[in-house]
Amino acid sequence: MTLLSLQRSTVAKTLWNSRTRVFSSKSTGLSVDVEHFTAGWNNAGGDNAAANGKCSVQTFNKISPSGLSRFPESYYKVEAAESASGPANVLLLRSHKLQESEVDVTVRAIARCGAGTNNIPVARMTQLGIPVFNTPGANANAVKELILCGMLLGSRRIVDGVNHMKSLGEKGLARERVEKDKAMFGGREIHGKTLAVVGLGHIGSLTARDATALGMKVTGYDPGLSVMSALKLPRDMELKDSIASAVANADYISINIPYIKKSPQEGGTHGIIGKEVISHFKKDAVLLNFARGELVDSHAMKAFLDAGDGRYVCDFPDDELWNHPNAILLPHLGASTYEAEDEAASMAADTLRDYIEHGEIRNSVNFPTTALEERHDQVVRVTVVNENLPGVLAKITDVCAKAGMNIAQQINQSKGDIAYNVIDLNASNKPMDLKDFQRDMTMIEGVLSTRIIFGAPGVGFARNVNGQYVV
Ligand SMILES: NC(=O)C1=CN([C@@H]2O[C@H](COP(=O)(O)OP(=O)(O)OC[C@H]3O[C@@H](n4cnc5c(N)ncnc54)[C@H](O)[C@@H]3O)[C@@H](O)[C@H]2O)C=CC1
Ligand SMILES: O=C(O)C(=O)COP(=O)(O)O
Repeated sequence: MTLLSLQRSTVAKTLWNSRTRVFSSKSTGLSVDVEHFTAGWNNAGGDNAAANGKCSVQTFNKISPSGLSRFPESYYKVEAAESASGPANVLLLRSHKLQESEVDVTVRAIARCGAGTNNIPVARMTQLGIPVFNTPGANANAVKELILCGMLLGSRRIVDGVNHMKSLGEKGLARERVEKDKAMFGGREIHGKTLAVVGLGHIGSLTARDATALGMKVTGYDPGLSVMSALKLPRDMELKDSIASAVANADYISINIPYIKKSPQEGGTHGIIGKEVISHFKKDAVLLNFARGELVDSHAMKAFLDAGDGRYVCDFPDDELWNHPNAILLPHLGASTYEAEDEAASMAADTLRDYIEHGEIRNSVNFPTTALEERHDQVVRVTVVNENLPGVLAKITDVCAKAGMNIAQQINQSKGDIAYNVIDLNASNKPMDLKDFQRDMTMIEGVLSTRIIFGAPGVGFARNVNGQYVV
């Protein structure tokens, strides 16, 4: 049973008991008449849909307070999902593995404070018409610094040395043995060595640039290199046409690509660093994996570490390699700096507010980027999320025409299976009756949800749940 069918009974109970209210904009004197259009939040989920008449932002993981403070208390209530007082309207998370059952029918948007969204069921959220946002680049510097640290850890037996000093200290032998034992922990320098960077996005491009500054030669591979990333790359770096050719002859290899849960043959990245790619590694290569554990085939990596003098440095768990003498596994620390946590949470909050308050979409992994003109006081903005099917747009426009609505501007964008429309309606000074209009718009076959953006952030939301009007 899906989440929505599970929740339908709860929603149905509260579906029709909301009273029509008229929201008046103090600034314009306009009045807009829409059922559930009220700061009372009697919409999509019923009386408990939002605590104290505020947009309910619920968090998983510990999110930086400086990001959370971007939600004004007058309109938003921010609380931890596990102890929340009612259903959520917006979800904010880091690495929490989000389950579909945690996404209430009231949820309008989800933001990941970070880069990777493989912990979110994005394809399902797209089917439900829920945009998923991330924060591109917000934590890239933090990860890059840990990668540079990882190169040094993989070069100098620093971790083994620290552990050795602890054990000598416990025995009171540190002073006596410190000079003699250092021969056990010798290493090499990174200056003059070659680094291969697989994935030259926000993290990879910074890593390539700074490795060059440390005197390294850099090669790389990225079939989807963006112009913005290309501009950050060092001039003398060599771009290759495959992972295998990038890693051959490299002393250090950093992987900085997203995890996609399919094999590389099926277009995914699961186990992409497997036996074949590893067969091109130099015997003493250091693999730096600060992307995702599942990108590396643990068995193949173990065989590589067993056979030569290579190293594996990673910030994800690995059941095969955690105790290997040539592996250094850290907690998932890449993005755990004060700066990155603040930046990612702030970016996520701003992105969410722009969506909730203005209908704007940027940094979404499943919805089309939709940049909009500022909505002025005399405009009522209607947004429509629909399946990207032929004919739906015509029906949307038709509903506007039938309602006699004067359209000031209309934008239609699509991305994969989803389309997003923003329609600005010119409001006259007489009250606008948008109640039937929103119902007609929402119940078009293929439409998933609609919002009327006017007044308190997030109100005026309606959903088409398998042919049932949910407000
Ligand atoms: N350890 C940690 O704490 C963190 C880990 N990450 C991981 O790092 C990944 C990369 O992050 P960003 O650089 O910010 O993302 P990004 O989206 O800016 O860059 C990813 C790059 O990888 C490229 N790419 C995709 N598939 C590829 C393939 N098969 N071969 C070569 N290149 C490929 C893309 O074209 C893109 O340029 C994230 O998806 C996430 O999984 C990100 C932040 C923190
Ligand atoms: O941004 C990412 O993809 C990360 O892996 C960082 O995760 P975190 O925010 O530390 O849970």
